Amino acid sequence: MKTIECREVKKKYSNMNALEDITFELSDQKITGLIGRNGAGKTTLLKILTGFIMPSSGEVCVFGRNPYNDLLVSANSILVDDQMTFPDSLNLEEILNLAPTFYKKWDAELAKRLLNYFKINPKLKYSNLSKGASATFNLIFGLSTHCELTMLDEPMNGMDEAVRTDFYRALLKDYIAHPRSILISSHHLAEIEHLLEDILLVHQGKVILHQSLDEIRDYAVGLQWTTADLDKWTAGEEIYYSKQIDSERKYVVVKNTSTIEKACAEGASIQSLSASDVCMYVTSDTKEGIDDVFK
Ligand SMILES: Nc1ncnc2c1ncn2[C@@H]1O[C@H](COP(=O)(O)OP(=O)(O)OP(=O)(O)O)[C@@H](O)[C@H]1O
Repeated sequence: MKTIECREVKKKYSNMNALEDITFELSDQKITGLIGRNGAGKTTLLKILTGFIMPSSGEVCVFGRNPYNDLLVSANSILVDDQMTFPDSLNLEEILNLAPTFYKKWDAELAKRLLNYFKINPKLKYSNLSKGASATFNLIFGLSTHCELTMLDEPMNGMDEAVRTDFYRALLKDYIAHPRSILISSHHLAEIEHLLEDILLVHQGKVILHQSLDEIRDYAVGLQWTTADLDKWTAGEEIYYSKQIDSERKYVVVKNTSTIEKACAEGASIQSLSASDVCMYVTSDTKEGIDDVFK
């Protein structure tokens, strides 16, 4: 059974389309990066998968079921984000003690150790935590559920760099010990690249790439050559970024095709890109980036 199946999912908020066409499947236990620019639709998609909101149209199945208000999906999936709420009548320790009544794979030992490591006082109320501490608690809670589908929406927001680094390591170690499907949205792709096996790249409400990290890295390349040669070889190719270096030479980021391989064999100098760079260029709406503004 597939963990997630989305077919032509759309979500309309009054008169704007937050999701235009989301079609993808997730079946293996992997850590997948949900990547996209601001407003691409990542949070909307995660809320639909969690069953918090309904799509306007299309088909969504999580563990083979419609996730909207579904108890089985809720018990086996979790969304960690900055909108998590916990009852203020309980302190953190009491919240953690109650968790296994709902989450059958709850790892009480992990929750206790992480709380202790990050020096969060278990007697505090959730509403009294600082921004960074509440983000840390959210992630401790999310990891400790060991839910078969664990979704993290910008989970490191508000955490300082040292805590983020620790959490990346904790996430990886816990995933290796307890493999499951983890979908993580982040603006810091370069920072999480080492954790990911696959990337789901969303742009303007559509899935534009769903590939392994290596395939994403190979998807586009940077080329530097004389302007005349580059223009000749890249005519008809998909160019994501273009910059004139001097009067004779140019740099472009272009989709990696057999023509581009031939151009390299003819003398173009090639630069491989990180997955983070590829995602940035492929989702850019301007050819020269911020330089377009200052022309
Ligand atoms: N409740 C809502 N009502 C109206 N429009 C909304 C609502 N929630 C989201 N949107 C719009 O839907 C689009 C997608 O938003 P969403 O929050 O899903 O994007 P995102 O990729 O998570 O963005 P970011 O990276 O900035 O968090 C945006 O244009 C946003 O303004």
